[in-house]
Amino acid sequence: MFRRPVLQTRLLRPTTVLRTTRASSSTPLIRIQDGTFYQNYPTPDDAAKNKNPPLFPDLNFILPADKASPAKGKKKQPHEHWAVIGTSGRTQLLDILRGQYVCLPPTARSYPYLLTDEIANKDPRLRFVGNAIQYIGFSGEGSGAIGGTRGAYLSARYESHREETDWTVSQYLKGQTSLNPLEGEHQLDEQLLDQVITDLRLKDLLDMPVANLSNGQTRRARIAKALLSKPELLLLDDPFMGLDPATVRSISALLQRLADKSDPRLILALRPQDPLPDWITHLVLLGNNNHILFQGPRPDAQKVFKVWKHVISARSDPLPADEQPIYHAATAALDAGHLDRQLLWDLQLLAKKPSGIAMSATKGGEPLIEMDGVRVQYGPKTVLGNWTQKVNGKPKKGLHWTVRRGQRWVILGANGSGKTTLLSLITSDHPQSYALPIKLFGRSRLPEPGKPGISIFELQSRLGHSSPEIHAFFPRQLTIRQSVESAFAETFLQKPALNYDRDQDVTSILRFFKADLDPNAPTTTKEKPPRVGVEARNYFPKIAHPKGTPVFTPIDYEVDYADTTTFGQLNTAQQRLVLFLRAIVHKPDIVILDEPFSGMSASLRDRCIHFLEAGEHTRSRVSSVIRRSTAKETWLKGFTTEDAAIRHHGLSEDQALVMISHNREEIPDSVRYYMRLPSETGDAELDFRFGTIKYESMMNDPKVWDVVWSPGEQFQEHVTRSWRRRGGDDAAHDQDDSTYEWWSL
Ligand SMILES: Nc1ncnc2c1ncn2[C@@H]1O[C@H](COP(=O)(O)OP(=O)(O)OP(=O)(O)O)[C@@H](O)[C@H]1O
Repeated sequence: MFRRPVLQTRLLRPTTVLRTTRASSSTPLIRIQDGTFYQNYPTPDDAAKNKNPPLFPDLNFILPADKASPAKGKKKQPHEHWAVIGTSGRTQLLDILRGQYVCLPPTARSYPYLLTDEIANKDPRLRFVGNAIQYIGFSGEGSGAIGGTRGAYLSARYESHREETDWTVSQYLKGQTSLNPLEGEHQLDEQLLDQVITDLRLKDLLDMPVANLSNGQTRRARIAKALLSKPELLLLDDPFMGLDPATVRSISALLQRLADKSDPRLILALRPQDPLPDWITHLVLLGNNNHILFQGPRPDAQKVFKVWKHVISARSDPLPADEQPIYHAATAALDAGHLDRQLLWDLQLLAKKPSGIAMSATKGGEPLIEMDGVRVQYGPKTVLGNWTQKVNGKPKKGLHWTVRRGQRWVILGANGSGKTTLLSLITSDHPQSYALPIKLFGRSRLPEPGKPGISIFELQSRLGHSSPEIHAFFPRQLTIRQSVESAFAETFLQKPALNYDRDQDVTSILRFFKADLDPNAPTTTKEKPPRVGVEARNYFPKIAHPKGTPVFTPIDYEVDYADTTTFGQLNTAQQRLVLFLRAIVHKPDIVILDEPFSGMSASLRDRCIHFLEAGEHTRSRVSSVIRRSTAKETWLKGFTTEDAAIRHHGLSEDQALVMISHNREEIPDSVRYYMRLPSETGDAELDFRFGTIKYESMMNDPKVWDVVWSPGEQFQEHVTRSWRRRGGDDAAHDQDDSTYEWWSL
């Protein structure tokens, strides 16, 4: 919109024509000229049925091939490294770049460089777009995403038993993942294989079945596999999602090396709030409803951001002449709804003045989770609890830990440090959880003399759980409502045990998040609800109403979208939202959230954090988000519920929260306890630590975040050993204080 790339005026060549040409420095790898894209071939009644909308109408995009030597006397153009940034539509744009979706006119999209002699001589397979352009997406994964056969049920990942088809990482990388491989199917470049294994730190994992990899390890393996297929262009969708800070740094550095060599060329898709790697030179910025707000060089984007800030602040000082067109385009985009405050918030362009926080760690009530020397081993390998802790002043092996009602914990640690394994012991997805010294709600999993064990069904009703593993296994055919209601069922697909209150709890949640989940929200949220006509009013009871005539609106009026949209039709961020809601709707004693907000835009993430802390209350001081934003951020408010009708008030003092996150922004300020698992961060080794977060600090503060990820002496300098508080009125808390070696951050 603000700047379109200069277009080639030469005649376009359809991709199907297999005649080769000589490459010149101006031969683009991808050329899209005034193309409009559709999910299905458009029909005349699409518009009437509100189906199959055009995606990115009149799109223009050129990716230079760049590698060919420049024509004589011409200077070599610097490489272009693109990032596609947007709240939604990122994946669709990448799909369009790799030849998916119906393109009209069909000749508008072409790949001229793939038809050159250069490619024919290099590897004729690359003339097919599907081989030359590789896509790696990281949504809805788990290790299942990497193609190796994975167990048919959630806990299979934690078993040591191996099937014949449990391919190892090494087999996966070499492409030996079929029982009867065709001979000569793969010509492996051994040198490249070695290089990739070193770059992605996969050496120690080569013999491990892919199904056992942690999320971060899976990510590394998939990037490695894509590099081994030597594509011309690699599209990486959300490449940093779910990676620990050190791995983000190392993968970003690796990507920069690849980008510098242009081997392969790279295009990243990122969320607006993600840090933009330094080496990105060009941006495509996506607005609402599949509109491109900007595409071009990074410095130009900075200028556009500056003008957007000006527009939103409603300042009256005049802009320089060259910024006037950007100003007018921005106001037009705001009017059309392609740009809004929510996107500006996501891009972190709105000024935020967080009001300070002062919150002490809730002492907590009765213990809900107790671990007393937990170690998880697979053969000789210990994946959790391979340390010594001081308990009551004495060194003890394994994990010793108590979580009480009312406490909020975050578990931190590098990829593969055992965080998910730890949570799987609480949820009993891990087979070893029966044998280990673990108590939930004061009882063991197996019966003890005089005390019954806890059945899996009791456990499920008292736990709420959302994780990438559940995401990978969750049935796509359930409607949104059925998905949230499955919190009241024993398995995903069983009939939930509902009653009036539970039904209303689900309805309230669906109403609060309607704008985020209803595909037609932009129109339906503006419609007036149907009213009961005057002639029919006699059939209704006369109810005294403080403001005159009562309004009869069908109870489920706002939420019928949830009965017609399935989980599978939602995008990744919305799916994560549904799983998050499923984990809290039944107000369980323990809420377990494993990377619950990954893939979400900043505004959706903040809305979830607000809901977790303050429920439907829109002005609560309890909410970290209200403190971090201003009253103008209306999307936080959602559907305003009258105080008397509010059903969700946020986590209560009776509930405990245990969460995992790799992003400091995703950790609510109300989280006042942390655990750091021993981790290797590339250049340093971090040891086991846990404790409270001090009265005036919070994990979201970059300084505190740096400390928690710093090794030995550096860590020690900034933390204080928490000691027993004499004269305190809470014996239980004082007891934990002296039982464990806690370090306040
Ligand atoms: N059956 C198994 N045999 C051997 N090692 C295993 C097995 N299952 C898991 N592991 C290893 O246990 C470690 C812990 O995995 P876990 O998924 O708990 O890590 P994580 O901290 O959650 O990582 P991420 O942040 O990447 O999700 C990993 O190094 C993983 O490779």
